[in-house]
Amino acid sequence: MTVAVIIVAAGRGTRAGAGEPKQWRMLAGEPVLAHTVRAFRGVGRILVVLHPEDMRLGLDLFGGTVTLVAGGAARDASVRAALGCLEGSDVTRVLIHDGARPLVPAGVIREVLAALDDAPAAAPALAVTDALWRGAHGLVTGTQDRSGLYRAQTPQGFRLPDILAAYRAHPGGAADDVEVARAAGLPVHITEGAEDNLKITWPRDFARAEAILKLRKDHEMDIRTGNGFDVHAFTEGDHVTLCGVKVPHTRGLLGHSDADVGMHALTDAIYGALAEGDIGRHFPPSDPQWKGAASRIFLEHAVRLAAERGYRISNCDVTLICERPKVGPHALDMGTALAGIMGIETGRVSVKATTSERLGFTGREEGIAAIATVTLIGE
Ligand SMILES: Nc1ccn([C@@H]2O[C@H](COP(=O)(O)OP(=O)(O)OP(=O)(O)O)[C@@H](O)[C@H]2O)c(=O)n1
Ligand SMILES: C[C@](O)(CO)[C@H](O)COP(=O)(O)O
Repeated sequence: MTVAVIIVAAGRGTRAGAGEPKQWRMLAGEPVLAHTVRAFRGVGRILVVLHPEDMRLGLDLFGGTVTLVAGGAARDASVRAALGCLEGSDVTRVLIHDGARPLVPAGVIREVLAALDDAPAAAPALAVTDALWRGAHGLVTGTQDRSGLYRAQTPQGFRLPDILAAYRAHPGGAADDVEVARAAGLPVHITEGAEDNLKITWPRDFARAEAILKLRKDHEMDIRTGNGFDVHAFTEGDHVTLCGVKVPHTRGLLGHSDADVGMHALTDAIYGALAEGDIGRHFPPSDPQWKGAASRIFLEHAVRLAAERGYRISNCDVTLICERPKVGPHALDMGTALAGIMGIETGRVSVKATTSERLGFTGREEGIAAIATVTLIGE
């Protein structure tokens, strides 16, 4: 299946107000048409139909990434010009879309294409939900049954030979491609349209489109994951500090700071998610000022760095690996301590432990290892 996308943008946008035609006006920092074309990248070969006077603008904006076609005096003439370029090609399906509908959601495009597996023509639409009136001179003159009425959208999709034949047989003057297809007797399947898929027609539509784009940006999630791993050897002592909690033990942990292996793994996980190296990069062991330091200083720094970059910690999971001391009885206190330092709810912090079945250095009780995973969310 080879798909072609025809984007018609040769109109003058007279209803959208004075100034340059609407498809060249800026929307969230880019011409309207740039948004429209982007929505179809990866769908198929793209043909953009432009007013003959706008060909230079098209070349500057798209270079050779799309085929530019000179349009006609009405929408249907512009579509005809592009269809003419596809005659004899290997294209099997064609989507015809208004350049003035820059916010078409991917799902709308997908549904139209999928419907063409079983139908010769398909197009998105929204059922009319408001009551309909007839009116004149500011007065309601009658009502109109809304049942079975739809608001037509684009892209309108067809099998290429069918729509070529339909346009050849049509006298001209159709409002859209569905009208041409129906005149040729093609059944047109209705797919679900979207309110976001508005056609910029009037000056107020720019503000609507900007608001939709802003909402989409607000909902874009930047999610980052990081992991950390640390090991500290046992030494002489009567306690270990794990995830901020002092746990009595027959040995201590050897380290430049307080050797809180769990908190170090967690701190490294945060640095990792930020692509900011590890604790050693921010607190070099060669620097005497960190000798015996409480590891919360490191964790606080990593959390602050995340906040400065616009991230909050969604959750973290720390696993301590040792035979002894037994972590279970302290795990809740450890979670509470970490949550307090990070300023998040305890339900977002997990601390658990495992043995290594007496295997390896942790099994021989030479030291404690810890791994941690963290998820950061951009705000
Ligand atoms: N001769 C034309 C007329 C329209 N179109 C395109 O068809 C789409 C839908 O048309 P419409 O919204 O009516 O655009 P305009 O004709 O530009 O607007 P107006 O009627 O307000 O002048 C637009 O992307 C428009 O650029 C086209 O390619 N060639
Ligand atoms: C094709 C179309 O977008 C379907 O809604 C519409 O018919 C073209 O725009 P116009 O405002 O009717 O000129």
